[in-house]
Amino acid sequence: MIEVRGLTKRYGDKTAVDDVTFTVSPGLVTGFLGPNGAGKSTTMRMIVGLDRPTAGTVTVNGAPYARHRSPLTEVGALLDAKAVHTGRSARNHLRAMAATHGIPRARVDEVVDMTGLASVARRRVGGFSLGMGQRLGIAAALLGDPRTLILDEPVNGLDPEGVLWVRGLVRELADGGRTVFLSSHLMSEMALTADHIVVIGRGRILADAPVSEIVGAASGTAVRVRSPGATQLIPLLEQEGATVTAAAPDLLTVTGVDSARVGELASREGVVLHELTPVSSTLEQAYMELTAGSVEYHSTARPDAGSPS
Ligand SMILES: Nc1ncnc2c1ncn2[C@@H]1O[C@H](COP(=O)(O)OP(=O)(O)OP(=O)(O)O)[C@@H](O)[C@H]1O
Repeated sequence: MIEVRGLTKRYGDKTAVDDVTFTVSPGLVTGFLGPNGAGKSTTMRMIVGLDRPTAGTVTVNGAPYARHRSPLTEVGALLDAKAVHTGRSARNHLRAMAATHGIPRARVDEVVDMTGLASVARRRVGGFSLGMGQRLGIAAALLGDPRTLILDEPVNGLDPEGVLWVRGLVRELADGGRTVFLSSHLMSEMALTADHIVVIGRGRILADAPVSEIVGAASGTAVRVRSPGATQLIPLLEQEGATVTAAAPDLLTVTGVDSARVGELASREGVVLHELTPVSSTLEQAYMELTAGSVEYHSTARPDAGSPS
């Protein structure tokens, strides 16, 4: 279990993490989702004591990370897959870690097998691809057979088979009662992997809910209404509690009431409808909406992009 309470991190006048509170529970895969620069890595680094909070507290399995006598058996973390002595072989890297933490050598072979590294375990880590480096980082995180796992962007650089493997691995670990906390900037990936999602944007928590709830909210439908009497419809719909946006004088997007109700209201008032279409929003759209305004690095469109031809 990870308990984050009022956690804040400032770098000079930059607030990277802003009064964040959430709990990561055992037996679940919890996804930590947010755009680049949202504060995911900083939060994860504070959880494992690599960064000191400006304010707030965080405990892992009931105690601050640094207080654990044998931290590798409590918490396994993949934070920076490149932070490895590149001259060593993968197996020797893991053996050195095991030796300094009182972990039996046999466990090294187990995690090498679990992570699919057996055929490359004798190779120097310096020559590893990004995906192999990720697998090695995950092997290191698993070494102490910890109750809690923290993985920062674990699927980064993995091929589709590797992505599936991570998905299966974290599911198995959570089903075995472990606490699994993994970050990503991809909602689509998290929707398939996580049970619970915490969304962060510009250092603040934007959502903290079961995936089913987030998916349910995202697949809530809007209704597209095209009508020459659109302006007449707007106040009626708003009286019903709907939210209405007008993309054009005759085109409305309505949320909060279903298409049947829109049709009934239009009929009652004698307003002609040219179109009445339920439109479902995708999960990715919901995420974009949730994090809109908290994206730090916007891509700039080319001046000619999107101009009418
Ligand atoms: N050591 C540091 N000094 C100054 N600013 C920092 C430092 N570390 C992080 N930041 C800033 O804090 C904010 C949060 O960064 P962080 O790396 O935690 O985000 P992230 O969500 O992990 O992003 P990404 O997906 O890009 O890794 C960013 O604006 C970043 O520039």
